Amino acid sequence: MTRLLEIKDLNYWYTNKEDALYNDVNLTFEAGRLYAILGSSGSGKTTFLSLIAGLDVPKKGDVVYDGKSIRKIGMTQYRNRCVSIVFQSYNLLPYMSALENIVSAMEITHSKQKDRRAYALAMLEKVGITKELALKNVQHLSGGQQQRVAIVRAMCCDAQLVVADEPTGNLDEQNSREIILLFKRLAHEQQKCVIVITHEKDIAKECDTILQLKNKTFQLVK
Ligand SMILES: Nc1ncnc2c1ncn2[C@@H]1O[C@H](COP(=O)(O)OP(=O)(O)OP(=O)(O)O)[C@@H](O)[C@H]1O
Repeated sequence: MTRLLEIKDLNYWYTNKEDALYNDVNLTFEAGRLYAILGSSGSGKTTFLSLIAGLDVPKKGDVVYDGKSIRKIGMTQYRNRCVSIVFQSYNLLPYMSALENIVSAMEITHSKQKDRRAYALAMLEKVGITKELALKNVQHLSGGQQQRVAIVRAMCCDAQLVVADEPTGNLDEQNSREIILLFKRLAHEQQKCVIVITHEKDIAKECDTILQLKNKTFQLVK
């Protein structure tokens, strides 16, 4: 397995808070694996995600991607080329179709796919979004369908790291299960490193590795 992301001596605290959120955290995430991060509310899961996604910088320590500090890669370059984020609220552009949402993300991130439209349509079809649905304004799709579109957007971009913050938080049980299985395929079939933040134990069980954020550190549960 390829070591893709390394967290080295990570420390983080909000300047208006007395307590640090994490103390000297060291973790390794590999390509081709699906990870769950569990933790109680306020334990710092979303903050951790923003640090590994390059949306914020550690107070001490480093985030290393493919052997290189993300500060050295350049935060903008890292966010554009190396990482895709899937949000609980999907974050699709509301005035566009599913297809346009995906193709424009592929353009912004300089996807290597030659025929981006055909590739996006084929990937959408794989997750049950027909061409007819793909051409509709995304606001006309159900929550489960919108989350599939958001995941296909991550699949179609070349970034090898995919991070998701409570991606099933707005979905029913059946849709949640289908979405986590999609993430599994993304990790196993496309060799991506997928890190999912969730508070749902049933969702976490589907993952290859479970890390629990507790007492300012990450414990290996599975
Ligand atoms: N911008 C901020 N400024 C100051 N404190 C913050 C900020 N964002 C979050 N916090 C605090 O940091 C702690 C961790 O927040 P975070 O959102 O990372 O936790 P979480 O585990 O994702 O919680 P939840 O499961 O409820 O979303 C909380 O105590 C929160 O109030």
